[in-house]
Amino acid sequence: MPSKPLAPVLTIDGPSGSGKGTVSRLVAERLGWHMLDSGALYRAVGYAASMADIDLTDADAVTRCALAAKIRFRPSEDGSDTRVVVNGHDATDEIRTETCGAAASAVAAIPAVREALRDKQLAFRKRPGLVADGRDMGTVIFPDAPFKVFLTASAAERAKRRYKQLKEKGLSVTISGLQREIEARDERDASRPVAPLKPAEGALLVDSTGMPIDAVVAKVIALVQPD
Ligand SMILES: Nc1ncnc2c1ncn2[C@@H]1O[C@H](COP(=O)(O)OP(=O)(O)OP(=O)(O)O)[C@@H](O)[C@H]1O
Ligand SMILES: Nc1ccn([C@H]2C[C@H](O)[C@@H](COP(=O)(O)O)O2)c(=O)n1
Repeated sequence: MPSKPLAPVLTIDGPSGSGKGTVSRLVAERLGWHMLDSGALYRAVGYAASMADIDLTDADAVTRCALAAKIRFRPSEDGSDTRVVVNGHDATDEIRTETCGAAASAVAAIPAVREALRDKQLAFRKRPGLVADGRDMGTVIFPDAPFKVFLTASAAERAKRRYKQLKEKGLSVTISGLQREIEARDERDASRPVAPLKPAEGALLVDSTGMPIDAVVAKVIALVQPD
């Protein structure tokens, strides 16, 4: 019997703060598709390893931690967002800090950690479709995806966006400090030998510098549903 065709996937890769999460969520809502925030998985491993006082350069210990970590996504009680539960603890807010972003970037450079998270990511591919956000969605995890986007913005613009986001949460940050952290993370993610941050072949390149969120969403929707 012929096997059922796999659900379609839209991959949205790009550097930190380019708007992948925001755009993926809005596009997934519009299409009625599932969503995978793959960065949250790496953040969860970085968080679990840090909680266990594991040296993030100890690849074997971090890999054991990644294999043992129980990471769960669940809707919040009022259904307005998705909670990330790591080893039974709701770590949604803790994993969003720049410190946890840097820890995620460090553990993500370990090939065995990426392997440990691979099947979890593939399991999100379900009908009617999946919007997958990350760094290697179109290059490594879903290379056969029919729709691929690489979303960027200048580092200065991304730092301003992150500044606004963190200030609204009452955190004490500076734009120049955030820009340095963003550039360091970009450099690490793009230069690692395994699954580096780069556009997938055939991806639609979208530079969102100075572009409103709605316009980015419209461009991405037009890729999936051309009229
Ligand atoms: N086109 C845009 N114009 C202005 N602000 C934007 C735009 N896109 C996203 N933002 C804002 O920038 C911030 C970062 O966006 P978001 O978290 O979606 O980025 P990201 O690429 O998923 O980042 P990360 O990879 O670090 O999780 C959010 O506050 C979001 O509202
Ligand atoms: N597919 C992915 C997703 C994320 N990472 C790493 C690299 C990022 O710096 C870090 C945090 O991701 P974010 O939440 O900012 O999207 O996780 C990766 O290597 N591959």
